[in-house]
Amino acid sequence: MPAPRQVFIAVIGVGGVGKCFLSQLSKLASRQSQDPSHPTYLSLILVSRSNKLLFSESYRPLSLSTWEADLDASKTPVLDPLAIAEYLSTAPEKVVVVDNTSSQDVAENYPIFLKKGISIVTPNKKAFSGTYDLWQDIFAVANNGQGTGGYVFHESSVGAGLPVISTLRELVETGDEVRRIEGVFSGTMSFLFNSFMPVGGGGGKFSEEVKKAKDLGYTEPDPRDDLNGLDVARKLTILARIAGLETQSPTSFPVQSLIPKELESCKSGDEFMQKLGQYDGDMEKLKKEAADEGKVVRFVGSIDVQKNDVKVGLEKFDVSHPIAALKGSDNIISFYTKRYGDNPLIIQGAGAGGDVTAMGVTGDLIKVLRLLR
Ligand SMILES: NC(=O)C1=CN([C@@H]2O[C@H](COP(=O)(O)OP(=O)(O)OC[C@H]3O[C@@H](n4cnc5c(N)ncnc54)[C@H](OP(=O)(O)O)[C@@H]3O)[C@@H](O)[C@H]2O)C=CC1
Ligand SMILES: N[C@@H](CC=O)C(=O)O
Ligand code: NA
Repeated sequence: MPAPRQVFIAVIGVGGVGKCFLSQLSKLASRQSQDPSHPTYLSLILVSRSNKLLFSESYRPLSLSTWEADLDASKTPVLDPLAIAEYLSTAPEKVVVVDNTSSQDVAENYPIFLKKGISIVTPNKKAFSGTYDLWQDIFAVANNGQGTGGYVFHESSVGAGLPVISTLRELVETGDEVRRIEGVFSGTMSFLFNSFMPVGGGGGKFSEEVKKAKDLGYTEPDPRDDLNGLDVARKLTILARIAGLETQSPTSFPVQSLIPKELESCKSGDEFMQKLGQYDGDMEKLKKEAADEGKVVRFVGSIDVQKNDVKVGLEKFDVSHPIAALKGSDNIISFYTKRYGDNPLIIQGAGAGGDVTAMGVTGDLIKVLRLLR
């Protein structure tokens, strides 16, 4: 039996998702180490947050049980993504970077990591929904694209751990014709409207529900990125590109923002959160208008692949509609394709939260490990 192959793991970003990922990684590494026939074993060699970094100069594994205290205690100056790529490129075995940030800067350096043979798994949407040039650069070098570099997987960038990206890729790669994709693509928006405007009436104040969504770990680091519709627009940009459209950016199609005009100039997310309650009346008005028609309002998105038409915003739904009946942070995504005809392939379940998002990331890591064997 050949000796198991060591694979080095570098984790950038240890917030809500990053912490859950490290806990899943620890269990995965322990399961692999107890199985002598397993072809790989995992060694953590770098972990970082925005203002802290810990790495192993000698590539000896860092502890997967004390990483948090070790990172807190670290006096090592933070490195920019280029310097991290430089350090990782000299590692004696294959490396997988796990980007659990929402950083544009880290995302824009993916082609450099990939060119150096370093693989990437990530829930970060920024690279795949940034410029179309960046999208092309990434898949021109990636080994699971047209190149010979590292592998890149980003299942959790749409629908958290739900198998949305892998399903769409399989529909496309097996030759189905994807005609329309539609649904609820935001865990935060789903939670907000399900709890602020539930079927049957009642519900809390909109601003208080936003605070709850943030505390539950559903929102982006700055909740304005959810409320301005851009997080959903990023997800639709990613899906549209996989479906074959050359969608240029998340702002190249109509996106409805829920940020009150007067709060567009807020300097920080904290200032925004403090003032949002002053505008609860606007949302109550929206709720009443829909209720008077026997409907509820939900935040949805759609891609008409045939017409190259993408849009994001509020729509009213009959209370009997499956979108009206969603619970918690659930996403629902319907793929209308030639094969599936009038009855779409539907994926539904939690679309935000640390553990379910980390599951998609850990699942992607397992896919990379199989390819690296
Ligand atoms: N939360 C969810 O339900 C979902 C999240 N995602 C995506 O997952 C990613 C992480 O989300 P989440 O964990 O909720 O966000 P958090 O804000 O909780 O965590 C982000 C982490 O990234 C770190 N960070 C930010 N910039 C840098 C940088 N340049 N270098 C190193 N570290 C950095 C932060 O550092 P510090 O600790 O110092 O602030 C923090 O540890 C995002 O891209 C998000 O869109 C995707 C699907 C669902
Ligand atoms: N903020 C996002 C997190 C997942 O992508 C959401 O609420 O859906
Ligand atoms: Na997903």
